[in-house]
Amino acid sequence: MVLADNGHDVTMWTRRAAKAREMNERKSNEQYLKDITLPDRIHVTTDFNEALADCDAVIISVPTSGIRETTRQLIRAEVSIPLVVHATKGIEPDTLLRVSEMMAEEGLYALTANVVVLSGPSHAEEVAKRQPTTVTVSSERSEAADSAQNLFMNPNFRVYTSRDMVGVELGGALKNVMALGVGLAAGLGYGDNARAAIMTRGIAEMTRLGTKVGADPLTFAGLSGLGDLIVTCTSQHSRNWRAGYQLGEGAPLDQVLDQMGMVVEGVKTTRAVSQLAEREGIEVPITTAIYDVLFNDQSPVQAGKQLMDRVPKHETEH
Ligand SMILES: NC(=O)C1=CN([C@@H]2O[C@H](COP(=O)(O)OP(=O)(O)OC[C@H]3O[C@@H](n4cnc5c(N)ncnc54)[C@H](OP(=O)(O)O)[C@@H]3O)[C@@H](O)[C@H]2O)C=CC1
Ligand SMILES: O=C(CO)COP(=O)(O)O
Repeated sequence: MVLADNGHDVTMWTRRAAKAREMNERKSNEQYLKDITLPDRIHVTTDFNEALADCDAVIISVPTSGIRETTRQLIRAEVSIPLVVHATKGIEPDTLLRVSEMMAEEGLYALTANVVVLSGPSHAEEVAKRQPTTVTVSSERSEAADSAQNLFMNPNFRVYTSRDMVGVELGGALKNVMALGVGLAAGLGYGDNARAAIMTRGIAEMTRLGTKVGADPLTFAGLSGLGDLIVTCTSQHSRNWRAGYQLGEGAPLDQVLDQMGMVVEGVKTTRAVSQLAEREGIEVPITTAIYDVLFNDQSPVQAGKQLMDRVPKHETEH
């Protein structure tokens, strides 16, 4: 919608014909974006090659679990693509790769080195209503980030560039884990103090792990770090927050994920972050507590106690 507002003709690709029909004929998408009228400049197709015909840029915003398959389709299409922007927030379990690294492993960089991440506090529900939103774009090629900035920037959507692609990608992924934690605390009936504690100790944890794998610590104080942490941990738009809330109320994980009907990236990312922290020898107590609730049948109350009972620490020690 941002790109259509900026005067671009947008072809969206979906794998579901019924969804394409709904969006083309009714100009709406009731499952994913209620009560929003899509601009006329958006056309939806199920034909991947049609979506790529004569395109100046490809925006990929499938969940992390769909990145490899989508990248492979892009490569198979054998068309020239000047710019690829992804808006996906996750880390792949087991490989522990960031999204652009997954794309690289699939061979995307042979098609173009202009691969950009777009991330920041940007709930789709508010972007679609053209409410003021700020995000960050980053790429290994600064010219590519500049192109993405020019493409997306408009009076409602302000885009900053960053040179730290590692930090921007990690911030978007790691904050989802913390949003699960804040939701869990809220579901237990805990208040503002617990939320502030998880957010603040959470950004410390995100920064500690992120800098160990090459991110600039300052990036975590920016839009793709603290900014996205705030929006995800304080908004009921957030699927991660809502999933955490329901778990805190006692609902089982399978039921929570089934009922959401949309991706809850933080669940798989919690597994990935635990593995990454173990590999790097970094303490991530909040992630560990959330992991125990998600995958080790730990009760949310016990997980909270596990955090509060840790040995005394100095606030800024590593
Ligand atoms: N929603 C938001 O406000 C924001 C989301 N993000 C990030 O964007 C990514 C996508 O999130 P979001 O759109 O909200 O997720 P949703 O679950 O709301 O929608 C996912 C979309 O991706 C499609 N999809 C999933 N897997 C595949 C696949 N393998 N191939 C093709 N299409 C696929 C789904 O299609 P189908 O319906 O056929 O399953 C659906 O259209 C996530 O990483 C999220 O963290 C980033 C910023 C903001
Ligand atoms: O990343 C988001 C907003 O910036 C969306 O967060 P959720 O996936 O938790 O809804």
